[in-house]
Amino acid sequence: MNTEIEKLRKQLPEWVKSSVPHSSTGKVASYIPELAKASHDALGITLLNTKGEFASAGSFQMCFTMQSISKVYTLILALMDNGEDIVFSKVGMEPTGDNFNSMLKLELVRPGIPFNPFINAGAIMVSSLIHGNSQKDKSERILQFFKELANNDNLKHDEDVFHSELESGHLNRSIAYFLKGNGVLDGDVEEVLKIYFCHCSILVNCADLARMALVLACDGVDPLTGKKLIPPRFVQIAKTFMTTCGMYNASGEFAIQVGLPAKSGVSGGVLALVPGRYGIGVIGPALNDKGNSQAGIELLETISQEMKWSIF
Ligand SMILES: NC(=O)CC[C@H](N)C(=O)O
Repeated sequence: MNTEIEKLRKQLPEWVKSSVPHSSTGKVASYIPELAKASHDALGITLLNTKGEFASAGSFQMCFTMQSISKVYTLILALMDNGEDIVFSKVGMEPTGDNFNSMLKLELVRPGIPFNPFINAGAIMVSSLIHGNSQKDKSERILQFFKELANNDNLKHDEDVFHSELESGHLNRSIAYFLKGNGVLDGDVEEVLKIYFCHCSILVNCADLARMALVLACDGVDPLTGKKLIPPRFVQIAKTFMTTCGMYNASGEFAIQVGLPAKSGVSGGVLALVPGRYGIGVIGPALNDKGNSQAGIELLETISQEMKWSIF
């Protein structure tokens, strides 16, 4: 009898092939100029199970920056550094229904704390909560944490993407100054922005994302090393946000069509997990109008429906 991983290995190339054409209606992000260089039609995926068995297909070896996917793990690090009470006095728990870089709701509600940690305003706030002696120290702590989660000592920042966003990130800069002006964000705004841009620029491939997702799928333990990397309560919080806000204002549709906790980024990466079973990393740089990978979402829909993986 074929095991599930054998079935996945057999079917994946076909599923990738049928999802690739969906890229044609998407657009590679260009508001961070360096990201515009990504290959429009690329699509790759890696799935990793708790025994350490991989199934990969397409452009799975491609490297890309984590962008918003990093927000899942900076939230966890901020929770580990500060505890729940402090973090959730600075950022809310509710989806917005707005674009990821929208400022709209910051002015509509008092005291103007960001609605959740996965919109840019919330993630910038979370960056300000990371402990460390200097911006460099804080960014280094984040990178070190990500290396442990990915079990990959070679993770590094993409300096070109970092500098590209540092120069072009006017909207994020305005969000951060708005939060500071409202007395919500503490600390030096430019330093906080550097921490934020820095973790967005961490380079990964699909296998790195799959390993990082597997730790969440296993409640904070890396099943392949037995290391306890995250307290289970913080994994629970992160997975809940992934389900309610992970795909921004397309999270409801994604929950219906795919039904797995997931987080996307503007580089076209998507991290997803099947609780207790799989970590998944996807890359497909062409984005839909909500900022999620067009072909990547299509591929996850196919896999989840074929494998009957929806958690709902
Ligand atoms: N959706 C995203 O991936 C956004 C992250 C990106 N660095 C930004 O702030 O705009």
